[in-house]
Amino acid sequence: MTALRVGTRASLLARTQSGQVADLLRERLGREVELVDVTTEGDVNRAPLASFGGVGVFVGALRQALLEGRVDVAVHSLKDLPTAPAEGISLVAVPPREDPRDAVSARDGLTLGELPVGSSIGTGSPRRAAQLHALGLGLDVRAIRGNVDTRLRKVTDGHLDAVVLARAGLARIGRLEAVTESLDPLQMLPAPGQGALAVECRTADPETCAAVGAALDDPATRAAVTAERSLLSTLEAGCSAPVGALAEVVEGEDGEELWLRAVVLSLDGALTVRQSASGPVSAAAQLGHDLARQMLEDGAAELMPPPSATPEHEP
Ligand SMILES: NCc1[nH]cc(CCC(=O)O)c1CC(=O)O
Repeated sequence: MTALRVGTRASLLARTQSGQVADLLRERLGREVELVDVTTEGDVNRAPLASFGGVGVFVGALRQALLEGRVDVAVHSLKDLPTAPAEGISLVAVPPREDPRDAVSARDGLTLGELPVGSSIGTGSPRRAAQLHALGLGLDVRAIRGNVDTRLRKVTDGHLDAVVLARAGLARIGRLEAVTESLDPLQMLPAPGQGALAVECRTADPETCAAVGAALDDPATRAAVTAERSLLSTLEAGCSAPVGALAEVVEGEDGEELWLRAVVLSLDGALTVRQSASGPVSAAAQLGHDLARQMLEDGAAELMPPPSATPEHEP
């Protein structure tokens, strides 16, 4: 049998994620597996993402390589995947999730609450910026982008007092030592899908779809991210609007159930709609959809910018 080709972007985070998936596939399928580089426009072009297609550019090139048969498996950060399904592509596995929380890396080991009023804090994500404003700490929230290393360096070189990043990204590239606080979801709900990976294959290659799915899929993580993404798609927020959501499988009175928490915020964090719901693990999509409908009734629709005004976004 020929080697299974796993496509990866060139960034350290992407390579690490794809490498871990490749290792698992080698071990569990007993097949030869090779990593194939696929460069995306998002890696090369440093202009604001929104000016050339948003986060979708990271995903598009890998999917293109999959459809053209240059690779057999594509690995993405799940939170970067658009909610709309892609023609000819199957989401075959959602592996066990990393810690989904957002993390602060601040000077002198400080936590958010210890940062003096007026401290500068960097993030490229409207969701993080809005939730930081909503905490009312008087922080000076600055827009930044760039890879994880570049963002951490803004603190170590003294340009910023702190940055907020996904803890999962730092864990995967071995930089957890930079974290000075992991944010409680009560203060900062992560992006839908944060901390989870998405493994895609060609729908026209059902053998690979089935084998990779059986080797890597984690049903609890899949249920959680299904609820979060169903909520997001019903909120019609795409990836770019300030929506935070976190679902977890918990032990309820009648066995396992899915617990979903969500927030929609105005960009300045002044107005928030916050809600939670729980339901059967088997009805994850319905849970997300219903909670979103309720949040829209509670006024979430009025908080969201029209699609044309969607802000630049680095999730
Ligand atoms: N778009 C950037 C991105 N996509 C996935 C991660 C981190 C890993 C994850 O959330 O799964 C990051 C970096 C960050 O948000 O700090």
